[in-house]
This record gives sequence, C-alpha cells and structure tokens, in this order.
Amino acid sequence: MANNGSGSSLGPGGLDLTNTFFKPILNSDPPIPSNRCTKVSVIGVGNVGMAIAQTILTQDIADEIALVDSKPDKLRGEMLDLQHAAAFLPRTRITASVDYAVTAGSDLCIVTAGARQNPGESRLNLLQRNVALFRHIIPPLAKSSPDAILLIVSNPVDVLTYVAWKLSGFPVNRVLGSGTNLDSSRFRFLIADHIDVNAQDVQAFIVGEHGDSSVALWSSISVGGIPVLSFLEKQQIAYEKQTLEDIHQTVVGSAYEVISLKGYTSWAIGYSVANLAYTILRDQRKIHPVTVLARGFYGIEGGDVFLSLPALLGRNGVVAVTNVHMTDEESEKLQKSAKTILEMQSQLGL
Ligand SMILES: NC(=O)C1=CN([C@@H]2O[C@H](COP(=O)(O)OP(=O)(O)OC[C@H]3O[C@@H](n4cnc5c(N)ncnc54)[C@H](O)[C@@H]3O)[C@@H](O)[C@H]2O)C=CC1
Ligand SMILES: CC(=O)C(=O)O
Repeated sequence: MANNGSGSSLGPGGLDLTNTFFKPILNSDPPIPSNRCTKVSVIGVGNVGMAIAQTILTQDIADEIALVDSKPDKLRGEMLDLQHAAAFLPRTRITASVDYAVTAGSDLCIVTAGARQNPGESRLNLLQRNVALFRHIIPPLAKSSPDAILLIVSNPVDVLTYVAWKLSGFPVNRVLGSGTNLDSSRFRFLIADHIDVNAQDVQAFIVGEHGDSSVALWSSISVGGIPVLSFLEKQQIAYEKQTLEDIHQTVVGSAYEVISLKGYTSWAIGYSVANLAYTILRDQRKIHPVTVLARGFYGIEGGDVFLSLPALLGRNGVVAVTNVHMTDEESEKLQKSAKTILEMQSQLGL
C-alpha cells in the first residue's frame, strides 16, 4: 500500500492493490479495531524539527508524525525524504501540510519553528521575532488538538513556553519546554568524560534558564549512586571550586561553540526531545529538568515564571516537581535566573 499521506489504500494509478495482493482468510472474525493511534506533530521542519522527527521515528513511539512548516516545498521535501526511509523503520505514517488541520487529534505537539541564533547571539535576543510567530502558531495548533501536550523547543524556550501557555489556554501540566534537559545532558557528558564513566550513570541537573543564567546543582550530583562532592570531602580529596565553575561554563558555552562551528545545533536537541516524548507518551514517570511553571517551588515567587526544574513526567505531561536538595548559593542563583526570565516575560504584556 502506498503511503501517500492520505491514509488511502490506493496505489499508483488509483488501483486498490490491497484486494489484489491479499485474499482474506475464510470465516475469520471481523477485524479487531486497532488501538487509538499515537500522533505527534512537529511544527517547524528546520534542523531541529527534523532531528527530533527522525529520532522519534527510530524509537517507534508514534503511529503518525505530522509535520507543519510555512515553506511548502521544504516541507514536502522533508516529508518525502522521511517516507523514503520506511523500509528501514518501524511503521509510522508521515503527513505534512502548511495547514494545521494535519495536526488534528495530536497527543503531543512539538514546536521548533522560528528564528535561531546567529553566531555569538544570545537566545534571549530572539524573543520578539519568535513571540510574533507564536501568535500565528499556537492558537490553530491548540484548536486542532485541544487535548494535546505542548512541548516547546524554539528559543528563548523558557519565555516561549510561558507564551504558549498563555496563548493556548491549556492547563499548566500540558505545557512544558525542553528547557535544561539538553544542558543537563551536556553537563553529564562532561562529568562522565572527566572520570571516564558512562554518562547514563551520572545523575546531574542544570536548572533555571536554558541559557546564560542556568544553575548547576553540584551538591546533588551522584555517579552510580555515590554523591560526588560529599564523597570527595569524606575521602579528603582536594578539588578546586574553579574546576566546577569551568565545567558549568563549558556547558553554558556549548551552544555558542557548536553554532560558531556548524551554524546551528541539532543532534543533541533531537535526542533530548525524543527522550522527553518517549517518557510522556509511554508514561514512564521519569524525572527530567524541563521548563515548567515554577511559581511556588524552591521559594520562587513574584509571578508566573517558567523555567527548568527537575519534574516528574508522564502521560499527563508534568505530574510533579521534584524536591532536590539545593545549597543556599544554588538557591540564590536560581532566584536570579528566575528574575532574568520574569523581566523578559513582563515585557510581553500577555
Ligand atoms: N531549546 C533548545 O534546547 C534548542 C532550541 N533551538 C531553537 O529551535 C529553533 C529552530 O532552530 P533550527 O531548526 O535550527 O532553525 P531553522 O531555521 O533550521 O528552522 C526553523 C523552521 O521554522 C520554520 N518556520 C518559520 N516560521 C514559521 C511559521 N510561522 N510556521 C511554521 N514554521 C515556521 C522555517 O520555515 C524553518 O523551517 C530556534 O529558535 C532555535 O534557537 C535550537 C536548538 C536547541
Ligand atoms: C541553540 C540552543 O539553545 C542549544 O543548542 O542549547
């Protein structure tokens, strides 16, 4: 059967090939209705959107991926290119349109559309351009899939998650941003590399803004269940606080470095977001540092600020925020990060 994106069983030339190739077995029960499909929509088929779509495809977590972009030729090209990989992948219907009707009934909508940073440019610089786009994107997306979970990736991701929450009118558990899930994975990679261990055995969170004011939670890092800083102290192993600062600064500089080298970042964010999609759609109840409404947690007050905190995720989106230990210094840095984001949010008049 040709996957022509319309769900029809018609092959080339309009022939119904299903009844030509297959003979139904006699006296069989009526077909069992298949379970409801899991549908993921990806808005924006640039470097990031396509890295996410292709990683989700390989994980076999969606029955349909719907793609939307404002550039019809690029969009159709990306749809066809993914469809042509069907022989090597789990079966997934891939559809695409500039019209949001194609996203109807999505379980998860991932928004990656928008301007990206030029080399050396801060994420926060993108705000006005991308808020203007979100005014066109979020209302029709929310209308087509009123029960979906919205996962925001476009930058500045924390403020845009707030914007998506406001424009969608969705409950707060169903609007989140990819936040510092990526920064934390860069952090875990650097620590793992330092001590030559698998990054999956490093539990470490970066919280706050996905960007320059992010906060590394050194006090709660553990490797294979061993709390790192208290272990070093108990063993009287000296370490320089500057070394820790340098590792965090390398994380903060990671995106700038990759953008100056290849023009954009894509693979790590692709895996990071596909990992969030897996946790949500398969109801894994795993803890990820992602952008959530932070008011009321860790003493954050002053408004509906969205930033990354370690959150328990499942089929309903954000289930809870985890109570991770923070030192006074870490907590103070988090408050500062919240203030930076809140200032940006308050300029929007939403
Ligand atoms: N949160 C995170 O960790 C990360 C976020 N990003 C952000 O993701 C965004 C996308 O980055 P790239 O894919 O590299 O950019 P890109 O320029 O390759 O792709 C952006 C896509 O958005 C589409 N688009 C623009 N306006 C649209 C509209 N109104 N409706 C639908 N589609 C529209 C464009 O046609 C283009 O295909 C940027 O804001 C970037 O900063 C990138 C990497 C990591
Ligand atoms: C571009 C961006 O936000 C990142 O790679 O972290």
